[in-house]
Amino acid sequence: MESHELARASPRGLFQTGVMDVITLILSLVILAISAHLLFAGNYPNAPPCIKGWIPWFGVAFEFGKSPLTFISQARDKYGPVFTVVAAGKRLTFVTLHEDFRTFFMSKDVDFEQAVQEPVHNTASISKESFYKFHPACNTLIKGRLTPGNMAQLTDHLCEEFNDHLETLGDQGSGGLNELVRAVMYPAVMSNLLGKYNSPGSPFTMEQFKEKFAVYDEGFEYGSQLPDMFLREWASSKCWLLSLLGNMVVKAEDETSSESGNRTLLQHLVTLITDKFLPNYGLLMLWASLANAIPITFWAVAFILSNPTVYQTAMEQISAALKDQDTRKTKVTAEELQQMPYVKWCILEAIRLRAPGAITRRVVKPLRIQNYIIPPGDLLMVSPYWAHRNPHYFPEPEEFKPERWEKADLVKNVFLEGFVAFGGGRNQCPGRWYAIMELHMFAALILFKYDVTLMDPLPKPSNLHLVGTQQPETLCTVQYRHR
Ligand code: HEM
Repeated sequence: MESHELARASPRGLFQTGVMDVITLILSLVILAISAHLLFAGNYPNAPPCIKGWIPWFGVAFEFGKSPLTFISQARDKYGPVFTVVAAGKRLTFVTLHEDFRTFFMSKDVDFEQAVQEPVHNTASISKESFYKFHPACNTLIKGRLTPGNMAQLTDHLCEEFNDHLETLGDQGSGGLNELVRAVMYPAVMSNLLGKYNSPGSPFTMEQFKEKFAVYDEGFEYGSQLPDMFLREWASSKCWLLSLLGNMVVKAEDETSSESGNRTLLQHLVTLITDKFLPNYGLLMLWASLANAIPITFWAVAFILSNPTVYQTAMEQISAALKDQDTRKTKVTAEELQQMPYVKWCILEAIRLRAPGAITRRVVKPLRIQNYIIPPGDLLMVSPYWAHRNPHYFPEPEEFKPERWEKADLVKNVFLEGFVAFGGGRNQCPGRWYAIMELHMFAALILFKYDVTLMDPLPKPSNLHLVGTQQPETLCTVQYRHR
């Protein structure tokens, strides 16, 4: 546990052997890029204020990388609502006003695939051709499988999985809450979405899987920017996961004859992707389904436990809905989840407070925002984390206030105005209904089955990462006893 927490707190540890190589590469790229930099955006006099530091190409990469979330907020205060940050050869143009989010999500002059293709290549080794060929159909498939109406098909199996893995905690014990969440959710979600028989079977393999996936997830942001040769431990975890997914694909191919409604997402992908990168898409899917959901589950449970009034209200609803059920094999159905709206508000409030640091699109044609023209090639950025701290939409934004969700029409699947944790437009997170359902179920189950107590103060969120949701900065121990 502690080693994982420390690795989070010190991502530079990932570079270990490659520091000199990185410096040499950077210096060569700096020289090569100076002329390109001079031309870069030169034809757009109405471009937004640009923070580019004094080193061409490299820009303010160090200051930005040290604490991207703090940098964004300070830059907004100093330069106004639209500004460009030059970092390691990239121009990141941030839009911070809600009135401009529609343009970000809906404009035909920005593109999701062009923004993520290179990171996808670095993190999942999928070729450019394959990505442009299969990504749209992949997105449509996942969206179609994970609609709110299809959730009931997944809840029974997920509930069984959660029960089984929660029972492995034993009658009582203590440990890091983050590690506990991972131990239960990694295997349960993997089995639920990608297939039971495809999950690593033996406890040894599952331990290895957890270890490899944690390294892969922790290094994902650096891995998305740098070639594998600079991140050796991370790259070897990626290879291990790809070979695991390769085996899972073989099994999924054998089982695709099962009825369409019962097929896992992996079995659906098998019928869609016809090139050699099929396991690589499986890895991307696995990462997308775990990377944001796991830390937010941690935060949701930690927020509930750290606030006695919230805990009491949540427990009253959970006890009323599950009544005198067996705490060893508790069955939570979609209907029972509906009887616990307050717990769902807690989940949405945790997602609001720990929303992804940034989401991105590539500008493909000159784009007007406020009085500026954003040049093609820029990466357009929105920070859901900061958007959710706008007091106009979320009064007392830093407070954990589940009641604010009472105003949202959740029966019609409408979120609160200003809530952008799942992005928007054509590429809005296709796993959002699944994410809300799994977090809701996990919180209800763990609190019903176990008496859990926080032994440490609620940690601060780490501000080291821009991609995805925030990790806890310090260890957060819990004690638990089976009810
Ligand atoms: C609380 C948990 C989650 C959060 C906060 C979250 C957030 C996001 C965001 C912000 C995006 C990018 C949207 C955009 O750029 O407009 C995204 C994409 C995606 N998410 Fe999620 N997500 C979560 C859970 C999940 C889960 C559980 C799954 C799978 C079951 C999933 C699958 C995906 C996929 C496949 C994409 C890529 C979509 C594409 O390629 O077009 N996510 N997510």
